[in-house]
Amino acid sequence: MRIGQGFDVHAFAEGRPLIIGGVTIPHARGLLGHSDADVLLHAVTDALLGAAGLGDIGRHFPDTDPTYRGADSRVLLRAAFAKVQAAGWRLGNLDATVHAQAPKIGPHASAMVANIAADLQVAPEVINIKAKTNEGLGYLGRQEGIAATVVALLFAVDA
Ligand SMILES: Nc1ccn([C@@H]2O[C@H](COP(=O)(O)O)[C@@H](O)[C@H]2O)c(=O)n1
Ligand SMILES: C[C@@]1(CO)OP(=O)(O)OP(=O)(O)OC[C@H]1O
Repeated sequence: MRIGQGFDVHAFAEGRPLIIGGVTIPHARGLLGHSDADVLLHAVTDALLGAAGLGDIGRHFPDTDPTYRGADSRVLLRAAFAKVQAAGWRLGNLDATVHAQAPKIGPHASAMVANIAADLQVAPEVINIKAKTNEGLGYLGRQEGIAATVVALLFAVDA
């Protein structure tokens, strides 16, 4: 059994869609990134890679590689999880927090869970998504960006 943690943050930018957990959320601004900037899926990917001892998202999908410009982070998540599975691991559970002063994440959480569960080939009950404002404090509170933190537990397939 191994645990992994993931963290990511992306800055808000004008003229970008806001995509979190594979869900496009109506909002005045989106997140800036080389890919679609799905902050939650990037943290999920890092938690899984970390638990498996496979490094991080930037090692597998460098932001200097034009291949990943505008990439769908669900595609990256599935590719990363395939490597985790190939290394002999299966997902026990995954728990995430989206740190966003705005917008509200709660109304979209079940759709995010469904996307992540589908990509990781698990039941929705295996995935939990929470959200917190930053109580107006700091760069998150000033709505300069959105962050996500994730923990994931993996079990060896042959254990
Ligand atoms: N972006 C967010 C932030 C929070 N929520 C929900 O509101 C609850 C209270 O959040 P506080 O930061 O004020 O403690 C939180 O537990 C979430 O259910 C949300 O949906 N979206
Ligand atoms: C996903 C990648 C690759 O397109 O780019 P970004 O969208 O900038 O995301 P980040 O979380 O900074 O790091 C991983 C990158 O390699």
